[in-house]
Amino acid sequence: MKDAWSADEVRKAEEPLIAAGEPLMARAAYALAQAVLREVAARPVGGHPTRRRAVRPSGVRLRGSLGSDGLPGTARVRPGRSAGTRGDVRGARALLLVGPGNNGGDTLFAGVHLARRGMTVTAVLASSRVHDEGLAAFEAAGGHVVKLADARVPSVVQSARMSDVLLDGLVGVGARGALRPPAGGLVRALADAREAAGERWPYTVAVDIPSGIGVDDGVVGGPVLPADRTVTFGALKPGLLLPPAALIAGEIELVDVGFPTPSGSDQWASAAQRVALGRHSMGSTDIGSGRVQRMEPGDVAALWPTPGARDHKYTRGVVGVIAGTSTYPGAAVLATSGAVRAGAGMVRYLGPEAVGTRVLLARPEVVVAGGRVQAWVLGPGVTPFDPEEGPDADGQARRIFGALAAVTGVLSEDVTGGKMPAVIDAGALTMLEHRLPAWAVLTPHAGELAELLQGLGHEVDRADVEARPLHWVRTAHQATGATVLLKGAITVVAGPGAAYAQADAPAWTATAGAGDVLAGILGTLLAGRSAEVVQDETLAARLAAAAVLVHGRAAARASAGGPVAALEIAHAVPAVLAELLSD
Ligand SMILES: NC(=O)C1=CN([C@@H]2O[C@H](COP(=O)(O)OP(=O)(O)OC[C@H]3O[C@@H](n4cnc5c(N)ncnc54)[C@H](OP(=O)(O)O)[C@@H]3O)[C@@H](O)[C@H]2O)[C@@H](O)CC1
Ligand SMILES: [K+]
Repeated sequence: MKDAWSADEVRKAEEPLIAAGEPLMARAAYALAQAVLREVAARPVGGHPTRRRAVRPSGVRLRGSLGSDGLPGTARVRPGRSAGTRGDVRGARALLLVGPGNNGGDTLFAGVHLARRGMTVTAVLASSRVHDEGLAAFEAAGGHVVKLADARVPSVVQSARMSDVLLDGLVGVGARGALRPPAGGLVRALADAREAAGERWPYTVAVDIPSGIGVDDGVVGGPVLPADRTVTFGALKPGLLLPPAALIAGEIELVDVGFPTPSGSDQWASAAQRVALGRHSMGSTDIGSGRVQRMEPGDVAALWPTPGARDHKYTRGVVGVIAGTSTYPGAAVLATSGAVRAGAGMVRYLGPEAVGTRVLLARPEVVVAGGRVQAWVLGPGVTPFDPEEGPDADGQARRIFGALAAVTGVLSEDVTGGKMPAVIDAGALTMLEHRLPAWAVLTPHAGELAELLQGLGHEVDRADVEARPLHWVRTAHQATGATVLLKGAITVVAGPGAAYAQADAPAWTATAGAGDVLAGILGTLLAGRSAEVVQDETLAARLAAAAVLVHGRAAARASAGGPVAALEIAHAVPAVLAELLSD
């Protein structure tokens, strides 16, 4: 499990270490410099070869020469080392963007290491305040210093273009809100230039976080320079796992600076503590706190209901699927296929006869008849419910309302056979009338979540959900009581306790029907651990994150770098599970 620490948690962890004289900044700066040196050394003449050849003038470059404004790269220069030399960083150029706090301090001390290795290093000080010791050491090592106040932004941008590596050390965990001027203006100009330059842009390293992202929520509320790599210190930060910030943080490198080992959910707190923390975080004034985690492949085996010798189909879990209509029969095939391929003891299908026939043609294992189930999958391919029109001709809305009554406990246990976990997807999301338990998992995409929240009185549209996914997922969890899984390039899950941000699937997975398969996979997980899911209110979110991971890896396997069809994701699930469960 990857475990992200909020800015406050990082501060609490570092306080005693700093008081004990631990050289945290020196460790951070050294590791940062090593990451930069590794990258520069791996490239001929530094930087991306295509970028270097295309951008650099072929004429004369005097090593370390500066333009009239004190910035390198704005004057005509010539290569400072022979082209094609790998491993040698001398003469390569680093431009450091340096903010007023310790994040800037890390960056300056890293610049010291780079300068000592023979790189030409220039620091652009974005604020009148600066880490004094860092600056003194940097200057003593031969680093060049330019104040943003004295330089024109276009000159800095030009200098950045001509550099091999760019370090973004403007703000770290001390950041509050979007970047303010003048740093904000500089970053906006650099981000624009980077977009225009495409591949021909220096390798960009974010120091601790890309400056300007929401450390704790991953919000990108203003200018942010996308990074190729983020070197982060002590612990991952939620903003490095969560969209949209995680999509522009590049590769994440976690540096151990001596914090107590960041640990997974099962170690860092007992289930009871997690629930308590979850309740706290769902309080009326603060829905922004609480852990953010990422499930990893090694976590799946402990969660998956792997059968033993004494198991039979009923003990392994029966999934009931109410999906598809005569207009959209494919969703029924996909959801049942997802459930079967994920290893359900049995899959029942309830729906119009014609759709049931198609399900049987695709998956003869499915039982097209009612009976007892251990978890429901409700709504894939079912049209939204319109109260004025009433239940649809296919009868799916009527069936879903009945199943939802079992999930929410509106009907007595005698009638329904007990409390029942469920996946509530697509059309079923428009049929919620009662507060739900955490063992009901809503699986909307951003547009569906916005509509659900509008129905609950929130002014929010799809773009808002995409801009602040963690906030809105937690809001929906709080408002409905259900565990909420927001599908996207990075899928966010929130229930009582921790939230999960899963980035397992290739971009090809954004294809019709992929969500129906996910619903089926999750249905199998919930059915396999049905009794536990209704006992432990944190379990549904963990199972949901595991289902997303398996689905994403199945999509990657089916895709093999190319397009992927939804049914092929389902077909790839057994091989993915065989791999994950044998580890
Ligand atoms: N944890 C660890 O293990 C280690 C942590 N270390 C490092 O320390 C970093 C944290 O340092 P930090 O606390 O000094 O804060 P930092 O992020 O530099 O920024 C604060 C400054 O930025 C300013 N500022 C704030 N918001 C702004 C905005 N929107 N736009 C513009 N400016 C803004 C703010 O100004 P103010 O708002 O106060 O006027 C203040 O001056 C951490 O990220 C890591 O890199 C390592 O050294 C050692 C190991
Ligand atoms: K930064």
